Amino acid sequence: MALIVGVTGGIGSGKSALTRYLEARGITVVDADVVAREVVEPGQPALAAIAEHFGQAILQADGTLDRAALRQKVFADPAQRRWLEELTHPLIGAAIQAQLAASRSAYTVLSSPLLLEGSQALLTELVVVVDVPPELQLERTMARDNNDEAQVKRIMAAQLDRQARLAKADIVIDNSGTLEDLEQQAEALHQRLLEKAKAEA
Ligand SMILES: CC(C)(COP(=O)(O)OP(=O)(O)OC[C@H]1O[C@@H](n2cnc3c(N)ncnc32)[C@H](O)[C@@H]1O)[C@@H](O)C(=O)NCCC(=O)NCCS
Ligand SMILES: Nc1ncnc2c1ncn2[C@@H]1O[C@H](COP(=O)(O)OP(=O)(O)OP(=O)(O)O)[C@@H](O)[C@H]1O
Repeated sequence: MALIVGVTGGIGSGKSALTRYLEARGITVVDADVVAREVVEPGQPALAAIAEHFGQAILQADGTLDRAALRQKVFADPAQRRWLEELTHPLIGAAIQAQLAASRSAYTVLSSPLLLEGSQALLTELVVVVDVPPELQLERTMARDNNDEAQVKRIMAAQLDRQARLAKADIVIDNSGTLEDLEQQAEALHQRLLEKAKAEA
């Protein structure tokens, strides 16, 4: 079995910044957030189910999902979030497995904000946690997205807390420094994972 490495971290922790670096070195990255978008594209049964449940107003004029509107609804109401997760997570899980199986790179990364919350970590041999203090998570997410502080805090509250996530880490990447600091750690991680993949081949 080829080496599959999980990368996780809370919203805005820097998972994408890390995996972009690995991808640029030829590593296949399966990104759960990207897969989550694919399963609700127009024409997919999950989008029709969402429109039926939340009403047609959850769609934009072009028929695509109004993600900002759905974000508002599901992070304000845990029952609605669970409904959405019960619909989408099995579809996301199946698509992730297919994409992992198709990978031919030296090792393969599964990047997911919810790697440790459900069963996705079972697909991985090693868990890498990208860690930043919650204040920095909040600051970087607000600078990136069109989300107010309360909204980002609600999303953070729907995820594992920092200590619980760190307790499940095999490797921790500290992203509280600059992007250059992150790249140095990314290169060291890449070399370590190449060695491990070679040893297991
Ligand atoms: C609610 C939705 C439509 C909001 O879309 P939006 O474009 O605003 O955000 P995006 O999908 O890019 O997610 C941004 C971040 O929010 C966090 N997040 C998303 N879904 C969840 C969730 N169910 N629980 C906790 N955090 C979540 C993650 O940190 C993620 O990286 C979308 O997040 C969604 O469909 N979520 C349910 C599917 C899911 O659980 N995806 C997470 C990967 S499996
Ligand atoms: N070390 C850093 N210094 C400054 N900015 C950073 C650093 N690392 C990441 N960022 C920025 O912080 C924001 C969040 O990073 P990124 O998008 O990689 O996080 P993520 O974990 O993938 O988030 P999400 O769970 O929301 O998908 C981005 O705008 C990114 O450019």
